[in-house]
Amino acid sequence: MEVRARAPGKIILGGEHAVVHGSTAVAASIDLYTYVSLHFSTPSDNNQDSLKLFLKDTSLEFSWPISRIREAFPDSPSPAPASCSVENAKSIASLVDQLNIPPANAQLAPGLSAFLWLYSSIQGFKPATVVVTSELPLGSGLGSSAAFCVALSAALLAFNDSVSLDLNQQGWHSFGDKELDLVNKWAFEGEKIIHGKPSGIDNTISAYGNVISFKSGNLTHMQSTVALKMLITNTKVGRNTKALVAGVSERMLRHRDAMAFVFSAVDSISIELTAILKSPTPDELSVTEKEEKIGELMEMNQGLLQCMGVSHSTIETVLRTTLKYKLASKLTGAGGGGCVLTLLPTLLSGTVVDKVITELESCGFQCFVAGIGGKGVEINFGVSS
Ligand SMILES: Nc1ncnc2c1ncn2[C@@H]1O[C@H](COP(=O)(O)OP(=O)(O)O)[C@@H](O)[C@H]1O
Ligand SMILES: C[C@@](O)(CCOP(=O)(O)O)CC(=O)O
Ligand SMILES: [Mg+2]
Repeated sequence: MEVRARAPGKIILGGEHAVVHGSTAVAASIDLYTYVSLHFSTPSDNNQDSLKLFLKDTSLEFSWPISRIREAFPDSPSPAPASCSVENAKSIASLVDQLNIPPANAQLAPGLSAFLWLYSSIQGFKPATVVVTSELPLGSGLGSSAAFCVALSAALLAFNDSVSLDLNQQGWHSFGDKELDLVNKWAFEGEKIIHGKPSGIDNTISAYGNVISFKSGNLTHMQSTVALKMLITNTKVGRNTKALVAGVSERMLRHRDAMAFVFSAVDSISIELTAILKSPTPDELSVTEKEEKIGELMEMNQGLLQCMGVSHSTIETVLRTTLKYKLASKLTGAGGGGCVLTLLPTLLSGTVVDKVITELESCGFQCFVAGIGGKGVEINFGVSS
């Protein structure tokens, strides 16, 4: 029995961090995916007594005896999405500690904890092999943590009794609404382990895809009337979402009133972005007018992210470079390094795009243009594709 699941990464057009504190945010899926394949052991397999995890991108392999997992989570599996208790977190920590993760890969530990929680909660104690690969750079603001949790939850739920799926369907296909909701809820529990206090926007956009407006756990799907083209620049400066989110909360506690105004300004920006993306073209605004407004709102949002303390010298270098070409940019995701978005207007010449990319890459950054607003999580029961 084998299933593959793939879940996309995301960009945030407006509202990161503020969304954790109740502001509106606007996100879109991108066509870079995390893939999870799950193979339950059969009597003919060698692996009868362990749970194995292969992280292909880092060439790391981890294994836990099923008996240890049974000992650690005596109440598994759980009938409904459940948060990891303090008691369970201790059990997970001891299972992860015994792995001797190479120091250079220490940042994988929260991902491994989320894996153990989701696996044991959804599937209990079945021996299996799970293989993970990702097209997303990890810890760069493109939502790799959420894509990992969504793809993993989808693969784990595919064979669950509570989920009805046609196992004979060929190729990649989507879940029904009820199943998608379940995948999203479980993935949120995984994100909590990795992020500490996630808003839920990353797992939601990875599960549902498309473009969404999100506020306090509620999403509004958007039929965007603008085909946005974004240059994504990876500064390659590693950072950790959990620490950055905690830093903003601490600043909020130090300057409550000022930060409330900052979050409220971000809320207004996201509401305006939503209205522009949804408004019919060309009746109300031309594409060029829309792009100008979106660019301006992105710049305003970036200023507010600086107020929150999540910019970085490399992000500022990207902003300065793209501004020379009159292009608007903002960080995406948690900031502190990671990726920056630059809006590429429809009428911008290819020569200018090439020049910007050359200049950014000469600073040591990596640039690419991703497809925006595609499908969310999908599964495939075919063994290879
Ligand atoms: N493919 C993966 N395999 C294992 N862990 C992953 C994977 N993708 C993400 N993670 C976990 O998520 C962490 C990155 O999450 P985060 O700091 O939120 O950044 P982002 O979500 O922007 O990539 C990684 O350090 C790791 O713990
Ligand atoms: C900063 C935040 O708004 C987005 C974090 O995204 P990422 O993990 O950096 O891709 C946190 C959240 O909404 O949970
Ligand atoms: Mg993340």
